[in-house]
Amino acid sequence: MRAIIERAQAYPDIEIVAIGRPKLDLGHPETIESAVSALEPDLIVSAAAFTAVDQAESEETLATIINGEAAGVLAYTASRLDIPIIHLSTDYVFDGQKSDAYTEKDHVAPLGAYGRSKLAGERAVAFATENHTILRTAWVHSPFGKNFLKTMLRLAGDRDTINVVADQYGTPTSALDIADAILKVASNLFHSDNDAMRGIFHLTNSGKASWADFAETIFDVSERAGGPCAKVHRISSADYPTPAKRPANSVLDCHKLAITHGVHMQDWRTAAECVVKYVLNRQNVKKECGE
Ligand SMILES: NC(=O)C1=CN([C@@H]2O[C@H](COP(=O)(O)OP(=O)(O)OC[C@H]3O[C@@H](n4cnc5c(N)ncnc54)[C@H](OP(=O)(O)O)[C@@H]3O)[C@@H](O)[C@H]2O)C=CC1
Ligand SMILES: Cc1cn([C@H]2C[C@H](O)[C@@H](COP(=O)(O)OP(=O)(O)O[C@H]3O[C@@H](C)C(=O)[C@@H](O)[C@H]3O)O2)c(=O)[nH]c1=O
Repeated sequence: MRAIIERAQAYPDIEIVAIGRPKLDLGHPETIESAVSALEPDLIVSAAAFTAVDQAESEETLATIINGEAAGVLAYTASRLDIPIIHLSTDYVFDGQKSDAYTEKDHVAPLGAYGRSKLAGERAVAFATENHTILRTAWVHSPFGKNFLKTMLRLAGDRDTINVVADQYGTPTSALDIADAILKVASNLFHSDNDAMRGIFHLTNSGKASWADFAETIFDVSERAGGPCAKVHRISSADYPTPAKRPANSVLDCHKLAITHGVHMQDWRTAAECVVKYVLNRQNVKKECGE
């Protein structure tokens, strides 16, 4: 959300109204319709979620209310207001068994509670309104909030070596690039009734990495910029037990989004470099990661 607000500054004709806790608690879906309708939006971006992947294993009921039921009520609200909804989903709807990149047509089979709850959300959104665009993204990093990139920089502050799994593949994706894509898709939905612009789309930076590759890139950039760095000890998932199982491969094929919405995403390393520099330098985001 912070990234969308940051990027929307380039669109003076767009007014973003962010609504979340405490005004709107998705854990109480019955409060959503009136709270959102009162804002009289022209489009809804549904980005809030229960994102604690491991915690979701022990709190699946709450995760399913927030990521599943509440997503459906938001979409139902959009339908009642006769406006489009853009809903964010995840690569963790896949089981990771495919060797190539996943397309939107591939079979979904989440490995854990978070993925199941997000899949429930996708289905609830599609059931509530045809006027939806679901954007499945992955491995999000950002100058804002908590994420893997910032965790690595923090851990490097007091460790020489960090163990990082090297057998899970995906695509690190900048929240700033996601925000730009959302703004472009929103503009397309405003200006076209084309059914092809609705449905499910994959949205990540381009390329492929393991979490260990991602960590090494973060430290390469950080070291060159005079920031913290650590040696990455590449380990297997078996050596990093977590409550939730993650997919071994969740690289997403983003051609459909490029062809239909004209969204072309940059390479993940370039995107990660600008976010690391932004985090280290605390400079104006436009200077490091300008549009
Ligand atoms: N992070 C990632 O790697 C990925 C994320 N996604 C999806 O992208 C979207 C954005 O994720 P991201 O920005 O990383 O998530 P964050 O965890 O950074 O932020 C989640 C947001 O949801 C809000 N939220 C959580 N619970 C509630 C609730 N009960 N009521 C109202 N608001 C709530 C949080 O509010 P508060 O500040 O009050 O806690 C926070 O603003 C989500 O739909 C997520 O599933 C998809 C793929 C990868
Ligand atoms: C912190 C850390 C994690 N890891 C591993 C654990 C895990 O397999 C992988 C990523 O760990 P994290 O817990 O940071 O990331 P995780 O919560 O799995 O990230 C996911 O979040 C949700 C919201 C999504 O939708 C996904 O696309 C994905 O981004 O890295 C290490 O190997 N070493 C470490 O020091």
